[in-house]
Amino acid sequence: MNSQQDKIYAHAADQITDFQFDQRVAGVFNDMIRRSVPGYAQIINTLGDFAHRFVTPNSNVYDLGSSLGSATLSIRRQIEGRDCQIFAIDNSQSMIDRCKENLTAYVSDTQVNLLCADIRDINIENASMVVLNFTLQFLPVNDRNALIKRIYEGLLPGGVLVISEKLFFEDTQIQTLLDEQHLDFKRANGYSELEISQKRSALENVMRPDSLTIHQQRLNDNGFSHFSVWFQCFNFASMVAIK
Ligand SMILES: Nc1ncnc2c1ncn2[C@@H]1O[C@H](C[S@+](CC[C@H]([NH3+])C(=O)[O-])CC(=O)[O-])[C@@H](O)[C@H]1O
Ligand SMILES: O=C(O)C(=O)Cc1ccccc1
Repeated sequence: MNSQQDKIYAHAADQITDFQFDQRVAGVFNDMIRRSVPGYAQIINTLGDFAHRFVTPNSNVYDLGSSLGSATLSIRRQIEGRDCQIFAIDNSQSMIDRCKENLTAYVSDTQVNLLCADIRDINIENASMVVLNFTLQFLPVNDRNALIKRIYEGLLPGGVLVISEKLFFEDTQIQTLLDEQHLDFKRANGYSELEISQKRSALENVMRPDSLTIHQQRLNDNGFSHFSVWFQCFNFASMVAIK
């Protein structure tokens, strides 16, 4: 998947505006997410493995906040011949446009319905797998429970929900430690102090990480029978919940 190098925050801006998934971000997103999220490539690969294990014939798969389609592509490769449909949904038209190009670059017999829509508005039904790969953290805090509830209702028994997120830690010493480790990861990937601090300001109002306790409680409250963190690197984790 092609991507320009992310230099969005490389020059000092007079004013930092809220982070948006616009055309500029879509153009560098592959580079941005790989250099910013520890474990991203492994999570994408494992989503394919989970799909192979959980996706049942004639069911639906939902990739909510699909961006450039990395999760959808990984899943699609693993479910050929099962007569499934994937619904890849994002409310950024720039992401959708680029995602379409990425999806058509490979041949597949699995139908992908790529929709520019708000994930709070879509119908979820007959699902054997739902993915929220670093998307829930961008939803207003008060809208998160209703989405998890609709996902639970749309999942088939035994269906899986995978949620990957940046986590917040109540323990301030741990929060500081893991946040610093994440910043070191970004530095090691070539981001300058200016890039790191300007992006941090841009994300402040739009990305609100929950604690692991909140995630687990919300999944439990909505009926999920099984829950575990299956991956964690610093303050980034991926969780699995089974209906
Ligand atoms: N309410 C919403 N409705 C629809 N889309 C939304 C909404 N809010 C945000 N988005 C979309 O969710 C995506 C979040 S990125 C996901 C990475 C991808 N999953 C990946 O596996 O590469 C994560 C990140 O950048 O850290 C963006 O494309 C938004 O436009
Ligand atoms: O870059 C960061 O600091 C992050 O927390 C992750 C991220 C990755 C891509 C877009 C927005 C946030």
